[in-house]
Amino acid sequence: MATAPYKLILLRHGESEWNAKNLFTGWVDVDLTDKGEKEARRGGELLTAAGLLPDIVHTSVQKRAIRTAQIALEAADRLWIPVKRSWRLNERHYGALQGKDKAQIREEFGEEQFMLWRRSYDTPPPALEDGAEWSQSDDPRYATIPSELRPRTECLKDVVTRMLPYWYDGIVPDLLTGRTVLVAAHGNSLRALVKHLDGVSDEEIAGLNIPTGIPLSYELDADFHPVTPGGTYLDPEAAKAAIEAVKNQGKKK
Ligand SMILES: O=C(O)[C@@H](CO)OP(=O)(O)O
Repeated sequence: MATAPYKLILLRHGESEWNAKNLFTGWVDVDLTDKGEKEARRGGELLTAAGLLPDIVHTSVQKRAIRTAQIALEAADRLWIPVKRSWRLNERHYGALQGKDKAQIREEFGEEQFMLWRRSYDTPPPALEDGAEWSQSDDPRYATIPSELRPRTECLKDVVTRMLPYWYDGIVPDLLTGRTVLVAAHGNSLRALVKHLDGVSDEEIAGLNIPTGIPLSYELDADFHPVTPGGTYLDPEAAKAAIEAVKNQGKKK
């Protein structure tokens, strides 16, 4: 068997309306900005240029990831491939921070608490009550998830726990058939997946950020271990700059 039989591509959605406004987003279903649409198109062009054409796509159930996949696949002339979606690929539920301004929260609670909520592995923000303004408790797309499984807030550790069943039961079976799999999802659900794939420690994952719209390609060996740790961004220079921008969100401009 080849040493790297499996091809996986991770794609964070393009800039969203709330990325642009610097608001904590989580499960709030905001759309892409024009810039986000452009990033998604460029993502598809990068896939084409690299000859990395997905055979199947998995997305979250949030429109910024769904539309990013659609636009990227259109640019790569792959709109026809099968699509699977799962809430388990959703962005981290940001609890009571959803809808709040990142710079304001940083100012009000201080850098340490802000970063603890934003990037620590196991400290979730306060829970968001069902029925509150930015809650998804009445959203029909989650009606089939039992109440006790439905997040009201999540730390990254919680995202790893709810994402992994989908990795093993939804994505790995498609990789096993030899198909090139595209996963279009979110900053924190992809951090959870990268943590798992690369075996990143709980401490180190705090410093790992995923840029919007730039495909991250992984070749995986027979045990689903990355051949190149950290994978390969299809536009490494752009990725570097965009990673810095994500890191600095919440800082005053
Ligand atoms: O607000 C969010 O849902 C996420 C992603 O945009 O933000 P952060 O990078 O601060 O975790």
